[in-house]
Amino acid sequence: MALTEKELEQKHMDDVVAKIKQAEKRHQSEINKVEQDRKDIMDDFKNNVRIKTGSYAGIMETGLTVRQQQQLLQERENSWQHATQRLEVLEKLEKKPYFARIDFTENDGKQESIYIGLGSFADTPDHFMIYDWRAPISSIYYDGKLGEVTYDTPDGPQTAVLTLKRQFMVEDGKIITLFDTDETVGDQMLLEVLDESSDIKMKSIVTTIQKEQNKIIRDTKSDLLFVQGAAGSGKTSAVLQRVAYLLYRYRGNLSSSQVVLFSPNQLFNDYIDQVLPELGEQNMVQMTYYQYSQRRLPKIHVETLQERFDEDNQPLRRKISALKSSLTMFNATTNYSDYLNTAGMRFRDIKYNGEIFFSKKDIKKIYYSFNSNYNLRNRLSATKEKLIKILNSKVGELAKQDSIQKQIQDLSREELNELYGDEPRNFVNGDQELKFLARSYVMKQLRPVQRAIVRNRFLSINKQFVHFMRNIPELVDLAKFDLTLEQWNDDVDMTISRLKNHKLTIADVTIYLYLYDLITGKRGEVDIKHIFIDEIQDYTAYQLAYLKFGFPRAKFTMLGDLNQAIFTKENSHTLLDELGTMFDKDKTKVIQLTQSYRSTQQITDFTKEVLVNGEKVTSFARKGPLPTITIDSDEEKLVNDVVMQLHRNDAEKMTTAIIGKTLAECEKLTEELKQKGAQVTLIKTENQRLVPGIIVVPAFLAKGLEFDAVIMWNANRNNYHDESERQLVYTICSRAMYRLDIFAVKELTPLMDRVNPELYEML
Ligand SMILES: Nc1ncnc2c1ncn2[C@@H]1O[C@H](COP(=O)(O)OP(=O)(O)OP(=O)(O)O)[C@@H](O)[C@H]1O
Repeated sequence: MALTEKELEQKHMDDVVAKIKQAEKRHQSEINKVEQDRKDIMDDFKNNVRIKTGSYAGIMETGLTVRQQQQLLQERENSWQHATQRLEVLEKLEKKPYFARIDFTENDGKQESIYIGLGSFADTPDHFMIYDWRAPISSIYYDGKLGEVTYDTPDGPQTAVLTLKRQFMVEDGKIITLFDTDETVGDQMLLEVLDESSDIKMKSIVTTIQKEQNKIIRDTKSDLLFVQGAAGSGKTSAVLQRVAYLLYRYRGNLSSSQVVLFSPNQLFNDYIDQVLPELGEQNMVQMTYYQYSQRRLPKIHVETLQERFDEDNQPLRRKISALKSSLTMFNATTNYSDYLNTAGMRFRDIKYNGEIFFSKKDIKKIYYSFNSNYNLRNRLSATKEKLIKILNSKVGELAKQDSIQKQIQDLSREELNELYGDEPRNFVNGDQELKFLARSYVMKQLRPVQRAIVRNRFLSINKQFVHFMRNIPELVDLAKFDLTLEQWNDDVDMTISRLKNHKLTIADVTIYLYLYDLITGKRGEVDIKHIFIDEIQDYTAYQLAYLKFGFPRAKFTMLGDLNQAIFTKENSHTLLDELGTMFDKDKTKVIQLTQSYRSTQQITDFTKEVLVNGEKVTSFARKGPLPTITIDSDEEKLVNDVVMQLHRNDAEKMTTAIIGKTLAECEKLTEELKQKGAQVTLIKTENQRLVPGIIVVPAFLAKGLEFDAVIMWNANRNNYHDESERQLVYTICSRAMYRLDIFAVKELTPLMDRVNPELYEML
């Protein structure tokens, strides 16, 4: 009897798996061999090399042998790493060799059939049994319907005629199902994947990347790739795939340490950190903007997410923030630094033993003695050079003093040895030796002065920052930001008192850092080639301009949802315009993702009605229960209802997050729930880890995360009444994949007034 299509495919898969197993064996024996080699080199070294330090030649000889041995070990280490990485990929392929097959005819009429998997595999050097999903040809699978298709290769675009697209669901080397499809990655496969319940770790989407997402993943031309995507449209997923793609495409020229992802919080970092390893790649550098700025200023406390969230709710603070966050402010900082080239620098005395060694007046004189075509960087280094020169001549003078010579004669042998340092002790005569010792002695005494010069301690960045802030009314038209001079000055006073306590707000800290970089002539991190910024709507134009300055050679990928601007709110819509002025238009690409994959149709339809004039969102045809709204007259009753809902979710084995507005509210609720016997974990700070089970989390920490079921805690008028909170409500509701239950005491938030009552169930 003829074999079915599935049986034929299984036979092929068995064949591939057998070959993979053989390759694994080869790699394993190579690893064993390298490990043995390594051991032999170490043993050989222990047995045969004697450390000779008696003579100069002996030291040299020992040094050379050690170096040789290190080189040998390094070579082994490299091949060990290479073989182990490859083995890891093979082990993954053995379980799931591929997930798709495409048949196509190329221009020359040649018929081809290829299989696509997580990594490539060839049984002989030019016979690929599996193609990596990132190979140029694999693009067809994600992009095209049957018929004529085009794909990019390093040699330019190629065309082909696609005749078959087949998908496999595979478990442990066995094909569970297979479907042939004409869709761009068939809905059926996508539905199956989306129906899986959520996890505390994000998964890769390699088998079901959608056409629009594929554009994001494979873009190599843009300097700025801006992705506006609805909640749950796969921005984060696509971008992680993109990192894997770039690492593959530029293998050898791009390493994971040259890729930096700025993410909204630490919790989110934790959530996504398995995706790249799952794809066989190393994680890129991940940090939050807060960590980035805090790392530069360890002695200053930068305001936390919670503090920022609370503060931004006051109207005047919001206006001040709008100014401080603008490109206008960024340009004002740059202009101010130009002005510093001619006047206005603030300096500090360099002191020694409590006395002024270099006065700020003298330093200033030196600083401005260089001609006008010096920039701040040259001016500073020339000043330092000059100060060191003066210091050296002072050392010379002091060394001649009798008192110093006397002090030297009183030194112990050890102290003298220290003064000789590594210098060979072949002095022409005793006089010269004494001169040498005296110089070393004075130099050692004055080392703090030298250090102060080298470390720019004579700059006064705090005073400079305040000076700049005080001068803002001359540099910027305050009226454009609806601010009076008095309001601005009050804010500067507050900044000063914060600084006295070693504190800065997140808006101030970027200005502070930029100013510091301009003054010290810092060039930025030129090694970094790609910067990814997730949740871009929470960044300010100032911060983005600063990141561009800080990573001058990097290409930027920015992802966000202007509907979810929690911190920057209405300003987020001007962000795109401002970005337009920062990047070359020809090298900017904007991609919009409108399809939401995370949530059921019922949840997406409900949440998008919360928005007014929002960005476009379309729901994905996955069915689930209607969102519910429960309103109780008092909090006690409401907590009881939540507990009941938790039981129901638990019975359906769903992960649940209870999302409240503020941390204080979440703390209170956690206590109440625990008293009623519910087992919940409160997520208080971004540095905590996600845990399985029910969590209670304040909204500003829930960014980017998703859960099977979301309980929105106390969505009442009191908590959410301001228009500016609309986006926050949207973010909370859009975390839900399958169930959304909203609870409120007394009166529901008016922000939900416009939602069509047919889209939810009132309990
Ligand atoms: N092509 C895809 N195939 C399978 N699942 C997908 C695909 N795209 C997105 N998803 C799923 O949809 C969910 C949302 O994706 P993701 O978190 O990347 O969206 P997002 O746009 O970053 O969302 P948000 O802005 O709301 O944080 C995830 O569970 C992800 O696995």
